[in-house]
Amino acid sequence: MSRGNVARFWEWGRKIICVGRNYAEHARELRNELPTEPVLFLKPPTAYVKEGSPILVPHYSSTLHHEVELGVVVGRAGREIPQTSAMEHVAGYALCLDMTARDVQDQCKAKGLPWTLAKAFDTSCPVSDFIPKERIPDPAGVELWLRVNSVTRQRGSTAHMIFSVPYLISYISRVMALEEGDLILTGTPKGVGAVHEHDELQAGIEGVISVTFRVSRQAAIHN
Ligand SMILES: O=C([O-])CC(=O)C(=O)O
Ligand SMILES: [Mg+2]
Repeated sequence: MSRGNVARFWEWGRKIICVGRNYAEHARELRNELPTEPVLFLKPPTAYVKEGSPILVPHYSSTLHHEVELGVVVGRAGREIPQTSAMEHVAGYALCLDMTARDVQDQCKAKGLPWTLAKAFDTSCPVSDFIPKERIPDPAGVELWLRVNSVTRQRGSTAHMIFSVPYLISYISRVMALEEGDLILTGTPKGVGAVHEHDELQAGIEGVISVTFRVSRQAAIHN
């Protein structure tokens, strides 16, 4: 069955693979050690949210953090992909937010538990429209930014990633098969912080794309 054009990757129901601690200054601001190999976690495709729909603070969190990230959209499936041909598997990019229930993540870390509740809830992965590969000739040469209520919170160059996009594609594809329509979130630069109900969040890749999202609170669940 055809899933249509990969430019609507968020409708495909594929994996969202996230890389953590890929910028030294962000690892430091959360008092984490610098990784010697990529830190990976997953979000389900139900985490996707597009402009026009709100980002929801999960009912079990009081500290929802923004993390602006470059997303890489996989255009060709592969396993054990060498770094030298990794870019042939990229269809394009997207500006992504890795929304994180930081209070819940801190509890998970303290208990040695997985980050699923902190990272994988509905609306935890706001994404821009698809950006064709040609519009970003070098994924290590773009500037990411994020503003909350018009105040700049994050600004950082992808030149400061610890592990490059080709390295990440190669590394991940040795753990799990990459499929067309998968999305890789490549980690956030420094400046993460809290957002609250009614906040307006704007984020972009300088000169390429920008998105605007509003924050709402998920209704309490009583049953
Ligand atoms: O929650 C974290 O700090 C890890 C992460 O996603 C990132 O560095 O982008
Ligand atoms: Mg992140």
